Amino acid sequence: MTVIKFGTDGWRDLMYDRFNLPNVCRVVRAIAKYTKEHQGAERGLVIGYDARFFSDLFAKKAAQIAAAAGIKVFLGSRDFPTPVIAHAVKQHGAFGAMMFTASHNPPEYNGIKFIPEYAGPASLEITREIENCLESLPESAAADAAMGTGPLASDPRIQVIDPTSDYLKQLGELVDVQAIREAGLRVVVDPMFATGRGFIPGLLSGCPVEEIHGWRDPLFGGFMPDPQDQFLAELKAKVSAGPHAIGLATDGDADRFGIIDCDGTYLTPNQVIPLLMLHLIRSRGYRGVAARSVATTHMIDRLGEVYGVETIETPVGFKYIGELMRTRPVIIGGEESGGLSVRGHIPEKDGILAGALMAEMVAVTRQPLHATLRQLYEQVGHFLTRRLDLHLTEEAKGTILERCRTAPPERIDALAVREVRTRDGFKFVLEDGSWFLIRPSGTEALIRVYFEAGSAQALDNLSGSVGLLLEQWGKRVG
Ligand SMILES: O=P(O)(O)OC[C@H]1O[C@H](O)[C@H](O)[C@@H](O)[C@@H]1O
Repeated sequence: MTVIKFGTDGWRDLMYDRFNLPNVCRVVRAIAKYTKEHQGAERGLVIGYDARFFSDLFAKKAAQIAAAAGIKVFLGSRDFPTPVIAHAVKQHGAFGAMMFTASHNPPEYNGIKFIPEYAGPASLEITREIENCLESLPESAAADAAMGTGPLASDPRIQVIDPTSDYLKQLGELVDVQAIREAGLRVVVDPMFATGRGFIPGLLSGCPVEEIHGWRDPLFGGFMPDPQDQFLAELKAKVSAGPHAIGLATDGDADRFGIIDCDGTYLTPNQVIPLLMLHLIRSRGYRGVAARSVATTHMIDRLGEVYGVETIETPVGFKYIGELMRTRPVIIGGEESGGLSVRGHIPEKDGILAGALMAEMVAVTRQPLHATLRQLYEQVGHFLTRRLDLHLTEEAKGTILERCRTAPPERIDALAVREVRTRDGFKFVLEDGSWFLIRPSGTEALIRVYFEAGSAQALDNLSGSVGLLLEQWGKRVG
């Protein structure tokens, strides 16, 4: 029997290999078992899916299995973004949601995220319980797989839902759409051929918004639906050919954002999150807590010091930030991988909200993003970041992590290591405040190395020296 393990955010696998109908049926049955064990059958499960190949068919099969197990089902009427499905959990008072998506992964992947009643990523405890349910299941997957997908509408336990308007209403309460309209902001949106299509134009109706790649293509135009610099060439070209004020991209399930300045420059999430934090502090007068992952810029901490906002560092994974959002007065929580949420919203990252708030910031400040960024740097100093993703063998990964554990560096060039943090990977903070982090990814078969320093030169020196160190450890930085 295939061993299925949940990673940083749910289970993800190759569709032609492990993500097949029998395995999907087993995971669905495990979630159904977990739901019933926690008396969640009456409250029911929302079932959502992204725009990938077969996501809809897997979701319909899941609806059928859950309904047959006596669980009420709210099934999405089309593919919907993860934050929309998460919000629907709250809206319907459901026990949770099953979301079929492999997020920003390439087209050949698919996955399942379980979203509990609090409308954010499942905690480690919940994930473990579901994995335990999975292990204790009998070998009945074949029978499920043979069940067919049948006519769903006739099953009284399955209600087909379109959560769009409720979700857009919620965003309308968080974003000053009127300010964007009044500024006449020209926006280009790139949902990357995926399930985010139509959402930002829907929210910003009445504004001159142009959408590119706004149709479903499960091959994502031949790329990954990942709103990083290298995958946004057309959006950047379109925005800079303008005149446009901003470009907004979302990933495969629209929980991550990509932001393009009016001149076509890509802003990293490490720039976007502090910018939005500043905007929320200034425009809403928010004070409280900022939450960031261990891999995310310390510019957040510095900005927090200026405005009396406490910063809390979490392991990588929005589930940790979501947990803080449920227990502490978090005004913004974000990750360098491109996820954020803000006070008043669900504890789940939301690329649609992030983009709309950035547009609001441009509208309110009446200046391009690079001008606000310059002001931010003047206020808190420069923070430059870089990330390397190292595709290494399991053995090489093990060696690097072992060296971090047993023979950690005491200095990098002239700078002493002031602190080593080991909650997620190995984070080395140097005496001048610069840092680097070495950790295995929980979603991809690679090691990530993150760097931050106060100038371009310092960043080059740091990444060069750490690269040499990794080579000395017998590995090449690829
Ligand atoms: O660095 P990784 O373990 O691959 O995780 C990177 C990202 O993966 C998923 O998208 C999670 O939802 C994020 O919270 C996390 O930041």
